[in-house]
Amino acid sequence: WSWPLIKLMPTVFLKSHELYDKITQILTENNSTILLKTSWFTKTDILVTSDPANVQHILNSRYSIYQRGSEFRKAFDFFGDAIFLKDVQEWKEEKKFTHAFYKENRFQKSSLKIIHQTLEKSLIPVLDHMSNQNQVLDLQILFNRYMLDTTCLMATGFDPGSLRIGFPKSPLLDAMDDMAEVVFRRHILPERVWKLQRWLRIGKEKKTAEACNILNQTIADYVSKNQELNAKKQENGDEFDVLKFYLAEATAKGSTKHTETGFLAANVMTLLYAGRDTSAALLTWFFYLISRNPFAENKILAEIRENFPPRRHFFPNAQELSKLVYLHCALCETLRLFPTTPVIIREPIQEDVLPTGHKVDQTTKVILCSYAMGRMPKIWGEDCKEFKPERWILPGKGGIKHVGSNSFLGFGSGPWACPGKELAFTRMKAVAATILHNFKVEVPEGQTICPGVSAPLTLKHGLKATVSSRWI
Ligand code: HEM
Repeated sequence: WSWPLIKLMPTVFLKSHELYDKITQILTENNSTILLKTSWFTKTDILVTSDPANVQHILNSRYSIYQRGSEFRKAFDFFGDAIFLKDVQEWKEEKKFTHAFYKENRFQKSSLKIIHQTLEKSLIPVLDHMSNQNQVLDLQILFNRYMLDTTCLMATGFDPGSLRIGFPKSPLLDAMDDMAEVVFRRHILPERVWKLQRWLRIGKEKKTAEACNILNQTIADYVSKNQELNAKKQENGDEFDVLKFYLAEATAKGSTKHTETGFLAANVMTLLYAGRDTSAALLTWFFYLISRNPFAENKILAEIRENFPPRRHFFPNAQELSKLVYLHCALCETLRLFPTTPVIIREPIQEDVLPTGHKVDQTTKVILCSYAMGRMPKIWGEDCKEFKPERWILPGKGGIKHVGSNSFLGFGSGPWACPGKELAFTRMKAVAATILHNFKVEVPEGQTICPGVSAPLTLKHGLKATVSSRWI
């Protein structure tokens, strides 16, 4: 395919909401892989694929020659020393330190505690208020605020307090939103264009500098408060958060690098970025899909009723959550249809030939399209566009069917895959089950529903809904 820049840009900007569907259609018609020869201006060819064999090759067998790459690093340059920007060797070494907390029992316990506290203190009061006032709310805004507060608490021990009645102005929240949009634009605009915008301080690039300052200041403030508390060994000694974990590990290992504010801030910012929008957007798509599929919604409600007490109940524990199999499947199905990371981008550092026979080299940008992959009839069958949580249930046994990550890319695949997957499911299930058990959620017809221009696959116009308490 020869696709000059001049044709590519209008497609991206004017029809951004159709972009992923268009790519899916093209990939379906072209045996799952296309190579776009772009113009002299970008000097980059683009290979787009949704072929499981290519995914296995790129993200697993030969992952060390397919790196996130220099363009990715530049797009995320405000993340400084963050682990996900490192090249493979350094990433492998850093990962042992940076990702160790995910497997800690203390992290899982404290995450569940934070989920409960924030449900009780912020999410439920906001929904009660909306229910009493008969007000329409935007579920995407609600979840964005909830996920920001819980992720920040897990990472730093501090609550930015963005989810409160009246949705107060939150500089941290605005900064995160601006940044997500800039990251997306930097991925689709040629580097020269966005760098020129940054130099001229125009467009969205102008906002980045401000957003960056706010983020860095807020996080540096949390880091220093956390360090102070740690130094004083105050009574909250049994509390766990990621900053505390890093500081304790660094002291035990005698590593000064890992106590530096730059390192700590970069990794907190990574958690806020990776842990907030992805989960908030997925929950919003989930509520949209169940509102259009009452059969699935009723099955989810029946399952919740079977496992929760017949009264107001905000504290689903780990055991209760593990019994919500159909809900888990419905979330997987949402992620299949609306993967909040719709593409995964890699740059080969040497020449290579893919299983589909396509040749790539250092001038090729490789795009693994999770969105298209979730809608490929040859992977999911002819009903691939339908929302059917049942497809995730093991026939006969009733458990959750395992689908290999080379066919279902929602959380990535191979060594770079998402380390927050378990936490993501726990939090999304707790929030979805608590809301559905306590409130009737109605999503009015007639809203324009389409993906927005942002790095995670959000809903461009949000999702308006009304809630009414089930237990009056
Ligand atoms: C629905 C929720 C989520 C989805 C769909 C999701 C998806 C993904 C995907 C696809 C990747 C791999 C990107 C690549 O290969 O380039 C990734 C990486 C990552 N995710 Fe998640 N994620 C979610 C939630 C979370 C949460 C809750 C956290 C932590 C609080 C988290 C932390 C990370 C980190 C740190 C990475 C980078 C890992 C590395 O490169 O070392 N994610 N995520």
